[in-house]
Amino acid sequence: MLEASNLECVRGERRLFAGVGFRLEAGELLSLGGANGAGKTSLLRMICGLTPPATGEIRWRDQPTNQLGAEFRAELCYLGHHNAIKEELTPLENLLTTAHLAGESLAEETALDALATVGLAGREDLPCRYLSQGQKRRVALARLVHERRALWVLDEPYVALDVAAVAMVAGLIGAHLQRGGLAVLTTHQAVALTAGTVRELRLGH
Ligand SMILES: Nc1ncnc2c1ncn2[C@@H]1O[C@H](COP(=O)(O)OP(=O)(O)OP(=O)(O)O)[C@@H](O)[C@H]1O
Repeated sequence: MLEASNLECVRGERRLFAGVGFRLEAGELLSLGGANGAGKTSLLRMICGLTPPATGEIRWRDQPTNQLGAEFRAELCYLGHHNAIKEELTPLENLLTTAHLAGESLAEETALDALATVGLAGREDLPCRYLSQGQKRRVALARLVHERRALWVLDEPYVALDVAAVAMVAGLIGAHLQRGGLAVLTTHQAVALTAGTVRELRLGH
């Protein structure tokens, strides 16, 4: 369903990787590893169509993603390394605003349920600047609770999370895979899922 072949990534003067390929089916997770600077975030950006590969091709449902454009983006959920939340807004306002900007309707009740699931019950109405780093990461991750797009691309989703929150996010990813979704993530730690198949790809040496 998601297939990459012979990908080459050049940033500035440097070639970060070449000859990278993988194939991912429904219910599978690709866990990207590698040293700092190996090109993991760059590869995620390539998958999302934000950075074109120097050579190679990425295909979604057997079609090149650069030809699919909006059709592909409609099936994609990208969660970047930065939380992309507004500090002056509350967790609830952040969720509602993000959904609104994406052209999606999100009921307040659904947003509150997502915040409770990620352990932020009681913090829904506090401006995000008063939250800890882990709590801010949880706000960003709350959108995964009700996310039903087929392909999740997650840049270091576990960063700043405590043990319980890592297990909670792994549970959300596992449920997504069980529904037939696909996921690609970068991480510096082992991924233990309750469901789905984990494939590993390590960039660099
Ligand atoms: N626009 C750019 N121009 C030049 N170099 C860049 C650009 N973007 C990224 N790089 C460089 O590419 C390399 C890989 O960056 P990338 O963020 O993909 O690595 P990473 O494997 O995700 O690292 P980390 O584990 O530290 O998050 C880094 O050395 C970075 O400085």
